[in-house]
Order: sequence, then C-alpha cells, then structure tokens
Amino acid sequence: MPDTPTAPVILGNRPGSFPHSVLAERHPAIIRQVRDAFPYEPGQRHALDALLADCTEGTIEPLPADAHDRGRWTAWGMDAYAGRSWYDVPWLWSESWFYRQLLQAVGYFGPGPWQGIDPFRPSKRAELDSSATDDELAALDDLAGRPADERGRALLHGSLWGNRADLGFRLSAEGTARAAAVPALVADDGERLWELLDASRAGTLVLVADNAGRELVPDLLLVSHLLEQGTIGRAVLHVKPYPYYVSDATTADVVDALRRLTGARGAAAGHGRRLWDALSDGRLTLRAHPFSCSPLPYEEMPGDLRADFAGAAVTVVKGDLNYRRLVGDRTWPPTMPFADVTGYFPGPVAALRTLKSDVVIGLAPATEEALVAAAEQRWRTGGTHALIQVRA
Ligand SMILES: O=P(O)(O)OC[C@@]1(O)O[C@H](CO)[C@@H](O)[C@@H]1O
Repeated sequence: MPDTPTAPVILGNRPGSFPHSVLAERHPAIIRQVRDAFPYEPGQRHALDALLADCTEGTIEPLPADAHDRGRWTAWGMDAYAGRSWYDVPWLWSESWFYRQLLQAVGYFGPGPWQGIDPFRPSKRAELDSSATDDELAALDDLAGRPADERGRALLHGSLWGNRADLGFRLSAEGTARAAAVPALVADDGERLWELLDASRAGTLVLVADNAGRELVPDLLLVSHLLEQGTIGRAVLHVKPYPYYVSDATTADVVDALRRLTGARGAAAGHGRRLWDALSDGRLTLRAHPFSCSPLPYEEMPGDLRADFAGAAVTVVKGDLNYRRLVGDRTWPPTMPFADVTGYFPGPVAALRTLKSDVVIGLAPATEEALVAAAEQRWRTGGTHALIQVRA
C-alpha cells in the first residue's frame, strides 16, 4: 500500500504566527463587530462577553448534555480536546468551535426569537448591495458579445478572484487590497479544468461554495454559463448549514444573490433567471451538509458526502478554508504534489483559491523561490496570489 503523505497539523499556539493572530485578534474583532451590528438583548451581550474571555483565555468546555449537536461534536473530537486551551488544539478545530460558540451566544440555534438570525447578515447584505457589485454586474454586458470560450475563462477568473472578497479576512488585512493590485497565479491548471469539463459534456459539476456576496455571485455566473453552454447538465452547490467564517454562503445568501441578479439590468438579469429556473426544475440543487461546518479535513468526510462528490464530473472547491480542509491544515512543503495529497478525494477535484493562510502545496520549486525572494512568506497570507489546481 502506498504511504499516505503527512506533515504536522497547524496549531494556533505560536505567537507571531498567522493562526495565533486569528485566535488572539480576529476572533475578538468579529465578536465586537457582531455586538455592534444588532440590538442584542442583555443575555446575548453577556454571552458574547463571556465568549470573548473564553476564546482568548479559556479552555474547550464540552457542550451541554442537551445541545442539539452534542453527538456530532463528540464525533468530531470535542471530548478529546476538553480542558485544553483554544490555542493548543488544531487551529482548524478551534476556529470551527469559535463559530459554533458565537452562534450559540446570539441565540441562533434557539429556541427563541433570535433563532436563525444570521449575525453576519448586515455585512453580507452591505457587500451585495454595494456599487462595486453594480459595476461587476454591469461588466457582464460587455462580456456578452465575446465568444463563449472567452466568456467562460473570464467567468472562471471572476469566480477565482471573487475569493478575495472575504469579510473575515478584511477585518484583519487592511491595506492588502492595494498590495493585490498585481494579481498573480502561483499555479494555473485552468486549461486542465476546461478539459475535464469539456470531456464530461452534460455531466454534473459540484461546486463547494465559500463566501456569499462578491464571491458567490461570480460562482453562480460561472454555473449559469456552463449550464447555458451545455458544458454541464447539472450543478450541485454546497453551502454552509449555518453562518460560518463571517461571510460563508448559506441558502439564504444564495437566495439573496439570485434576487440581486434577477433585479439587475441586462445580461446579469438573464443569468439570474436562468439560475432561478435551474433551481426550480432541478438542474441546480443545493446541499447544506453538516460536515461543511465541521472542524475536520475532507479526508474524514462521511459516506453520503463522498458519494455526492464521486458522482461529479468534477468538484470545484472554492476558497482558502476549503483548501485547508481539502489538503489538510498541515505544514506541507509547498512543492508537495497536489495529486499525492488529494488522492483520497472521490473523483476529479479542482481548487480555486486566493492565498490567505499558510497552507500551500503543488508549487513548482522555481515559483516558491521567486515568491520567497520577492516577499519572504507574506505571499502565503496576503490574498495577493491565487491558484487553480486540478487532480483529474
Ligand atoms: O475560506 P476563505 O473565505 O477564502 O478564507 C477564510 C480565511 O479568511 O479565514 C481563515 C482564517 O480564519 C483563513 O483560512 C482565511 O484567511
């Protein structure tokens, strides 16, 4: 049996490291942002204050016996990590735990009047309603006259770079937008992705979505284009079952994005109607699997999710967090081959991601050297670089 490659799991306990800054600074900033965004009641405010202290100084405390998802979190490692500092468990685990606790604090899981109220909705809506989104939708009219191939490639890149629009990232990355003025692909298997899609004419595309708003809109536009061209016959869009990592897309965000498209003018409205029809007639389906908010890598996915991915002509995995889960949140050498690490994935898989955390694999040695020479290790986390990687 071939050896499965491995590397140490990333923890958040090294001061000065990016993961440490997320736990020590980004999470408190997210709590403050949420606290200011709603007229929360005293009980919720106390719970948010308690979470602020807990997530920076406390330890992992198991969920109460009657928590609706206690069994799930037990299976995901809760008991094994009980009593440990948030910094001393896998960083990926700690982050997912944070969002679970934040939603608990604001009453999202209910029962009660705040059940189902997304604490990140104001920032997601502001982005969707922004003039920047207007400009992006208007640009579709110029694209409409171009050959189909060119439109497809432009929309693929729109979906890729849309991943820079990540609201949690912006909380702790002020100024990187300017640094990102010269975008650069550090790995580009884009043509291999088109080959896969073209070879599977009328097959199923699974798209594992990441952020709502200015990432989800271009993701949906790409799906619309592929359906229109007959490149794919069906699409399955995986979203999160509850709000997560600030801007991750839920079903409500898909509906908001579709309404934004159908309410626009010109080509954007045409895409909106096509997607609306596709959802209505079953050519586009949504999934909100509990594992999508789990603190585990995809290698540990359950059988029903595995079957979903196995049936796809290709699964496109969007964004930084999904990339970490796809390849494992580990200190891999950047030149570790992508195909070696993703060999477990049930079917062809493509990653579309801007680089916003330390994990990266599949780089050519010369690419890594050039990146380090130009920016030491900053290229890993600044959102200034992107990649398209494919394992057929
Ligand atoms: O998955 P996304 O939206 O592309 O990025 C998520 C992110 O902003 O959050 C994590 C840190 O909290 C990192 O993986 C990354 O920086």
